[in-house]
Amino acid sequence: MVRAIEWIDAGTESHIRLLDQTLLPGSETYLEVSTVDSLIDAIQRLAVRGAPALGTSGGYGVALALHEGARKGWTADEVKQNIDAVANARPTAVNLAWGARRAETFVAEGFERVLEEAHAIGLEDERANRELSKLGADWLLAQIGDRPLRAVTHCNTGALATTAWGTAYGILHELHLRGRLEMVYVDETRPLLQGTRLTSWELKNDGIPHLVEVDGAAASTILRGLVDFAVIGADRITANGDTANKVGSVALALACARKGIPFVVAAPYSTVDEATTTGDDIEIEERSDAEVLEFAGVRAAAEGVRAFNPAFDVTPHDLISAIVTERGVVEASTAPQPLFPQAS
Ligand SMILES: CSC[C@@H](O)[C@@H](O)C(=O)COP(=O)(O)O
Repeated sequence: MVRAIEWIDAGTESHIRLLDQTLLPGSETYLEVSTVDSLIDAIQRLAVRGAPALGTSGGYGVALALHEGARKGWTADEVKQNIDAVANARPTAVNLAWGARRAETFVAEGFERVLEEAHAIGLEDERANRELSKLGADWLLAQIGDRPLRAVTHCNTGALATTAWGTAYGILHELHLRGRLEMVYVDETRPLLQGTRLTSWELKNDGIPHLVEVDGAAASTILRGLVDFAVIGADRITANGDTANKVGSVALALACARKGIPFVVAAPYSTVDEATTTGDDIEIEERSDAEVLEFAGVRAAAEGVRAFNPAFDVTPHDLISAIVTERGVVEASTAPQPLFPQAS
């Protein structure tokens, strides 16, 4: 299985190795990241992306800040500023700041302890993804019946987007291994094509039958009865179950509600933000005009035209049939509010 993010132990040369996802599927190129600035650049360019992978990046980012700080003689304040910069590199996926703040707790105990915590974040993520994939597959088969299923998914939620295995993708993979998955419709995922470039690459490598469709086809695919369910990942799930994910996700939810088929959100519990009450309070990242107005680096829109480029949307909890985490399946539309009460 592909590893999107790894810590390379090499003494004074220790660093983070990232698979550069901007170059997939054409080239499997690894970035050797040894400074906080280059990690932030990789996060903002989406060389590393996907909420759980960002969580692990946050953890390793703190280790990197200590490592670079020791080399360059940073003060404690400078180390702290660099940790904050990693935590804030992208705003919507809660995992990034969560991972950074979790590892930061151990700064006073030194680099080795921070690195140990960052490794733990990654290991827990893989375990969570494997567990939630089984739970999600069980739930879907119980709901829909024990027959080959057809699915639609949006963006990329596989090993590339996580430390390993995947979330929504993990459920699809699990159904495939059980011989219960007939076809996956993969939304291309404008504007950066995570579906076309990344999800279809992973599905192809895993031998899972799929078709890539333009994002605008998804609602009609659902209404025409071509799929039995939709499954997506999440960047942030608030206390009431509202879910931020890649822009375009809410269209799938609306179509599934109209058609009466399950719309499932899958994420490790690290994506649940108990401190945020509803989706209205989620900061939605807005990205550059060029991503929308250019096609393969060539301007497609007339000069002077501006874009609106939110990277995420929020699906209200009442449109979500189930939220699957490693802790279990919550049927979001019927469960009491808040779904995920703040830990006391
Ligand atoms: C398991 S990944 C879940 C989400 O992070 C994923 O669906 C998504 O929206 C990723 O957006 P991206 O902008 O590629 O980081």
